[in-house]
Amino acid sequence: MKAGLTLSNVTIAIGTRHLAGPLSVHVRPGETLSLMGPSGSGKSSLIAHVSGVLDPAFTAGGSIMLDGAVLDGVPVERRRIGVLFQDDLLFAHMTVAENLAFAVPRAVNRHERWQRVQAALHEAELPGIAARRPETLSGGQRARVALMRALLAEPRALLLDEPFARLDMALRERIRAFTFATIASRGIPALLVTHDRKDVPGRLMEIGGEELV
Ligand SMILES: Nc1ncnc2c1ncn2[C@@H]1O[C@H](COP(=O)(O)OP(=O)(O)OP(=O)(O)O)[C@@H](O)[C@H]1O
Repeated sequence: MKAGLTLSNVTIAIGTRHLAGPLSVHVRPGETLSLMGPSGSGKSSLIAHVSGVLDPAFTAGGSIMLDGAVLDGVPVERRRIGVLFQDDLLFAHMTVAENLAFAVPRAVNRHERWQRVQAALHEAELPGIAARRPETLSGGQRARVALMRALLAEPRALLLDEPFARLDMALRERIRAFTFATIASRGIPALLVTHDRKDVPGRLMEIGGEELV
């Protein structure tokens, strides 16, 4: 079994218009591989495709494997791939703790669920905000809660679609570092889509398939 996320000749098209790829790359466990490309080049569509929710208006080619198993045709709920967007999509009507608890797999009992939530808040250095609503948090706190919520779902891979774009410069630096370090320590493969070279922590590819670093 080859651990990690493998894209083999992945392409995205809409009608007769070719958008992205052919993209072939292996993302190792703990690695964050970056993808860059101009606006409209199919970055978000590629993320949607890997996560299993590509709009049927698009067509995808090639093949994707995760930890040695083919993902093509596997429904979204069975893929166990986490996605973070520019908008953190925290549930406004729930507290921080409820947002986090919601992500923990159903099979985990109540006591263990809350222990995991506490551990996540501790890891993200977010003491004392468990009972707050997302709207009362700073941008950096929200970003860390969103990352922790994604990880509590025990994803086998993480997809990041410009998750730092809304953070101001000072925060961006810290949240980026925290995000990449957390991904590395969990040992899950991650794909980062961005248009800012400063976001890039390691290997970088162009959405068309060319390796840039
Ligand atoms: N229903 C549709 N019909 C035709 N074209 C579409 C449709 N939906 C999206 N597109 C086009 O598909 C292309 C890919 O969009 P996508 O959002 O994946 O690109 P992107 O690289 O993520 O862009 P951005 O950097 O602006 O977010 C865009 O050029 C868009 O105009």
